[in-house]
Amino acid sequence: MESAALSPALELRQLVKRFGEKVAVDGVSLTIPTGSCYGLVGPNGAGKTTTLSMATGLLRPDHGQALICGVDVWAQPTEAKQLVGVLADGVKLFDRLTGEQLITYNGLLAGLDAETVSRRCADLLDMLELRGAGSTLVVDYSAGMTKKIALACALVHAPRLLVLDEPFESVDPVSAANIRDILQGYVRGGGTVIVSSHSMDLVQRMCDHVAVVAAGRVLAAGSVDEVRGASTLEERFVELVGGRQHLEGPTWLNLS
Ligand SMILES: Nc1ncnc2c1ncn2[C@@H]1O[C@H](COP(=O)(O)OP(=O)(O)OP(=O)(O)O)[C@@H](O)[C@H]1O
Repeated sequence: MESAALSPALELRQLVKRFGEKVAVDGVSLTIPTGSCYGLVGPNGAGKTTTLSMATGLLRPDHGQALICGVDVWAQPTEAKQLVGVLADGVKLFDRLTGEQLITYNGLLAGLDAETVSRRCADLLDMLELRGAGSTLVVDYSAGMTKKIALACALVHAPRLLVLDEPFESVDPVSAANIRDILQGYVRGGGTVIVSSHSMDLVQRMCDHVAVVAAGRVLAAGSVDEVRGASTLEERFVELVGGRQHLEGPTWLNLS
């Protein structure tokens, strides 16, 4: 194991993942410095979810290595999982539990004692404005509430690194701003966030670093200012990823 104090919060070394003929991730290497808020952007199908799944122990890479604070995710999965909180995209929660039960389950699973879990559960429900929904089954939550309870579960063991795949999808603007504040507070307190998003505006405002991926490869990575140069992040993204086409659509959709 490398020294945790000197290691980046997350280091991806030449990750590769194939699904049959399809190369979803094609040699991704990234260094996420401790204390950064790191955005991961790319078009649909770029390989963001696959990369983050390999980085967090959800999907075994065909090649390469992922290290969380110097701990190899695939060689020492138990140690690595103590260090990371994950909000995965599309992974089913145990939604026959109430919000409170789900956070408690995750806290106990992470090895916290019952009293600590109970205290943190109350804090998280307050912080994410879910206090009134603590005893409601998660299956009855809205999409945005489900994202928020998943974030609470990712935070309960106070991880060093938070990996968030599309955390703002379906979340209303006020809740999104509140989540952003919570994440910024977490980073100020020494935590590290890596977040995938399709909102360039959000990444530009919230993140200090960004990587642009397409077709399973890193096209650009560094501080947001380095990557965007004199353009906005959105302009730079479009430039890197291949530009927009001006499609008018089929004639049958022209109703005039
Ligand atoms: N389990 C799987 N089986 C087969 N192909 C897969 C699987 N998971 C992902 N892929 C393929 O790998 C590629 C990368 O998918 P991935 O979900 O990582 O992209 P993404 O950047 O997260 O996309 P989006 O922004 O649309 O969520 C896509 O072409 C996808 O179809």
